[in-house]
Amino acid sequence: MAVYTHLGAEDLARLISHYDVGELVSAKGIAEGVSNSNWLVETTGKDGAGARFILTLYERRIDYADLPYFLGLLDHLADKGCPVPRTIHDREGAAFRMEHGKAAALIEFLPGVSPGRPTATQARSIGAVLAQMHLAASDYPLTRANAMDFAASTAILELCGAERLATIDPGLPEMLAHARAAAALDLSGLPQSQTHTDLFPDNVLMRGNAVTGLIDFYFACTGPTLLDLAVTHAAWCFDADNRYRADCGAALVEGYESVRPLEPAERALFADVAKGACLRFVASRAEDWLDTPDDALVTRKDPMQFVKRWRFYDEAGDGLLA
Ligand SMILES: Nc1ncnc2c1ncn2[C@@H]1O[C@H](COP(=O)(O)OP(=O)(O)O)[C@@H](O)[C@H]1O
Ligand SMILES: N[C@@H](CCOP(=O)(O)O)C(=O)O
Repeated sequence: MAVYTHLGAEDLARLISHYDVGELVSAKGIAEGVSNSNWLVETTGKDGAGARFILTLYERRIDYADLPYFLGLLDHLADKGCPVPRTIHDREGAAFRMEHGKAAALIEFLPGVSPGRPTATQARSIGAVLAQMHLAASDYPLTRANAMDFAASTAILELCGAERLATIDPGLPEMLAHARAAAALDLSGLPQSQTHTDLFPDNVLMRGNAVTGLIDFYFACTGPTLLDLAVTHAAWCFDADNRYRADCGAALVEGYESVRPLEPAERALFADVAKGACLRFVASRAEDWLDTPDDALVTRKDPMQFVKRWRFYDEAGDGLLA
């Protein structure tokens, strides 16, 4: 479930009246997603022909000071032809407003569905769009530090503590040492841009093999583009039993390189960065696992999925992109 805040019909109509999008016709809470409250909003549209939007109320893990970076990045990328939703600005030109004490933004609705079991052809498409996004974002004027970098993952795991991690799975505590090793990597010489860093299939909308939307930019940050490729690889190229899907992995990298070839230093560091990327999700999922009551409505994500994927990258080592 992902509607944490109740907004009544009057609240929604008043909120929408601040935008030049016609009158509110309907608003349905969206079940997918875990972090924010989202509604699919229909209005009469500026011209009366009807229009659809996503209304988001920011609930968790978002510093409102970062909203100009996230929402401005959407507009910058959309201007350059990337498939991302534009932010709808209110009549005063603001990208977000306060509602019930929380920040709210109206975002363009994009068509498409998230692939449940991505094919290699779809992985190729997302690789190409990711590289397109990295090139398009390179002159975005704002920056944001990665609040979930490898040092942060290590700090989260340390705060959980080996004893509590072991209550989730006996294989988890050893990940602490591996997280420290990832945090010691020097990525400063790698190409940088604005990066999504959470490009799981559920954050991508597709029609067939075409990418129609990259969404959920709320972990976006300035940093090595290789980390973004590694996160996407770890999220797209394994089956439900966490077995590596070599066809998807090859297609993803091929799609990426069809737009932006990797540098030798990026190839050399790929497996190490992918291991660090896995540990970032091990850390946030382990923290959520320990913090979420058993009877909570939110479905907890299994940190062990990414321990298994970490093991794959550890074994594959330098050979993966050779
Ligand atoms: N711009 C958009 N166009 C169409 N659907 C969207 C858009 N943004 C979000 N959604 C829908 O809302 C769901 C949750 O959005 P998301 O941003 O991933 O939420 P959360 O941050 O809570 O994970 C998505 O799975 C998708 O179905
Ligand atoms: N993709 C992350 C969780 C982040 O949640 P999101 O719904 O905001 O993408 C994971 O799988 O652990």
